[in-house]
Amino acid sequence: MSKRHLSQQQTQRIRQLQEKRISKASQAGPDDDAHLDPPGTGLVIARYGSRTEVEGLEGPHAGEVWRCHIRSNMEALVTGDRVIWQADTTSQAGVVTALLPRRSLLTRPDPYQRIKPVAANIDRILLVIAPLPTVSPWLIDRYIVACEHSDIPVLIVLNKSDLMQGPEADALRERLAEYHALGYPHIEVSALGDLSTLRPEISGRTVALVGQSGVGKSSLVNVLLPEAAQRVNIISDNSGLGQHTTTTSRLFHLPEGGMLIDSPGIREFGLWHLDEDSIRRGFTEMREFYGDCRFRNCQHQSEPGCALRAAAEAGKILPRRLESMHRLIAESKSQ
Ligand SMILES: Nc1nc2c(ncn2[C@@H]2O[C@H](COP(=O)(O)OP(=O)(O)OP(=O)(O)O)[C@@H](O)[C@H]2O)c(=O)[nH]1
Ligand SMILES: [Zn+2]
Repeated sequence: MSKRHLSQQQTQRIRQLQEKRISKASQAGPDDDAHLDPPGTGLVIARYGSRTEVEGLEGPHAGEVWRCHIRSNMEALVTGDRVIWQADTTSQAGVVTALLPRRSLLTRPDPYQRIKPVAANIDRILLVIAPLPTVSPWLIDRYIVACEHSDIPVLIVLNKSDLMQGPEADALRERLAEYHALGYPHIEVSALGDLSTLRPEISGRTVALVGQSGVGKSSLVNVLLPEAAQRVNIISDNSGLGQHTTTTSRLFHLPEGGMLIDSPGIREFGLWHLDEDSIRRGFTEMREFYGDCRFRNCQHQSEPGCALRAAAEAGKILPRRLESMHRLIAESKSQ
């Protein structure tokens, strides 16, 4: 046999092998992974640097949590993402191969003003407030603007209802009625008592709790999520990282249904930086007046012909919401 003939045979053999691999890969997913189980959908329940914890949503691994690698060409994953993944039963690690479309995305600017994704597919933000510590209306507005910016509906959860007595409680209820009229509903609960009004608001949804320190977020989580539900059984814990080593956000299943995405960072999300334009758009009841000011660049302060001030004087918008907007814009410029 000539050398040339041999090499032709080899070439043919190699091509056959390649074709076999390609057809196998198109059936079973990515190549060179003979021990990978077939692809299925999964839910990202936590992120640690380049590693991800994925819970299987179907097939033989449904309900199991696997540490996974992410294919290098993929965009950043965050808690709450739905993905396509495969379990590698040999190495006891999985691999994420695709990101499914997101319903919502919570983002925050990093110190260089680059937008960083934080959590995905949150359906509702629970803004926790309480009679104590007292909450200023402009702080509520700030959280609401952040919710509008993320395009995620907000439910105001007034915790510590057992402390709702006296004239201050009446004033707070009046405030909440104003928000109700603006399209921001609220419920009253007590983490020390009964959460029966809260549970149905979470059931069937993915929620995140936000609000200032001391209003009772941890207390609410501890009632909603008994200790057993806070533990995660990771199938493939070969990373040496342990289970609760990080401040990254984590997704929990509530025993009554529904999911909670929680992290110290997300709890403070109303304090993240927002630009002037997002703040204006976040006061949704004012949108219809913005185009009507005499001056295109009206700052809605003391300019003649300001449609917003006219609307406030006519009782069409709340003067204190307009003040709040000015305050948030001034603050965002000084940051
Ligand atoms: N009276 C009353 N006290 C409550 C209630 N819920 C929480 N508290 C108390 O409020 C205090 C603060 O509660 P936390 O759950 O730590 O508040 P948090 O919002 O998690 O605070 P940070 O961890 O600082 O963000 C604790 O002393 C709780 O016992 C409630 O419904 N009624
Ligand atoms: Zn104006």
